Amino acid sequence: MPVKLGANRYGKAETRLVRVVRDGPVHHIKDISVTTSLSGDMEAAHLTGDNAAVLPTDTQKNTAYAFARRHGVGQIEAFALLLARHFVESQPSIHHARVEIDEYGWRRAGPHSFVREGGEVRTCLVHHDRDGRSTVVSGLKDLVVLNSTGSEFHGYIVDDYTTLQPTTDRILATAVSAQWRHTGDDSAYEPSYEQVRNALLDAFADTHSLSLQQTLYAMGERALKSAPEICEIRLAMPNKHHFPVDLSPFGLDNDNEVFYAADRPYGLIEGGVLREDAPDAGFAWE
Ligand SMILES: O=c1[nH]c(=O)c2[nH]c(=O)[nH]c2[nH]1
Repeated sequence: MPVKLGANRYGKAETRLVRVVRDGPVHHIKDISVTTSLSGDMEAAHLTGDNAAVLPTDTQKNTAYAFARRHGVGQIEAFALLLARHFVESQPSIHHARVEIDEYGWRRAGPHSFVREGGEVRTCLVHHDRDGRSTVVSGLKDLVVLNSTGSEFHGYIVDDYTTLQPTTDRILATAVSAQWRHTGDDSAYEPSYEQVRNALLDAFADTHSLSLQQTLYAMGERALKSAPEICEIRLAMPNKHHFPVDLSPFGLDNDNEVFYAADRPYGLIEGGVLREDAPDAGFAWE
């Protein structure tokens, strides 16, 4: 039975890198995790073990460290583009580079002291190919938010297995994962990130929710309206259920004041919002 090599890529996952910038006694830090994936002329490597076309994953890791020293680490999207273009443009056997970076935030606590931000992780996903095409997706994950009212859920299908009671006042809580696609590859990524993050939070806070699906769409729509440089956003939001505890055995009422914060299972609501005229995404999300 004849077989052939299918889609493949290889690289170094989660290279942890901290870059310190020394501005006299005042230091600045950038804390990132870099994942590189390369693809190209890899038939021989898989079929015969000939590694002539393989840029080792160890070298990919070293390049991230060397580039951090040589170029600094500014906006993660720009650093990812720098790496992706380097791999494709310096190695004829590499036709495509995918670079993913997560950035962990630190808050200043002194000239050279920092406290790790407990909040969200900033992310990016960049592709570059040998035809010179680049795509940039920015994002965030683990942005945990909660509305203690302003959320209803009713009017859903009721079948033989439905036990859920309709509610006109519940807690709505989620950990937002969002990724948004830039139309071009030269956005002002830092202000763009702030703009989109604020839009997501504002829409979460001021949308009177009839479902997490409706809130998701409102957040995506607000993000697109706030940031003209992006054309598509994808959101994944777990419904972190909060169930009112039955306190009647103790002779107590519970008017939406005491909740059991369930861990799992959780609803998982996922969806995208895009401009009607968004250009084709190509390999941007791969
Ligand atoms: O906002 C919600 N959407 C659902 O689809 C759903 N399903 C469910 O049980 N609770 C909820 N809440």
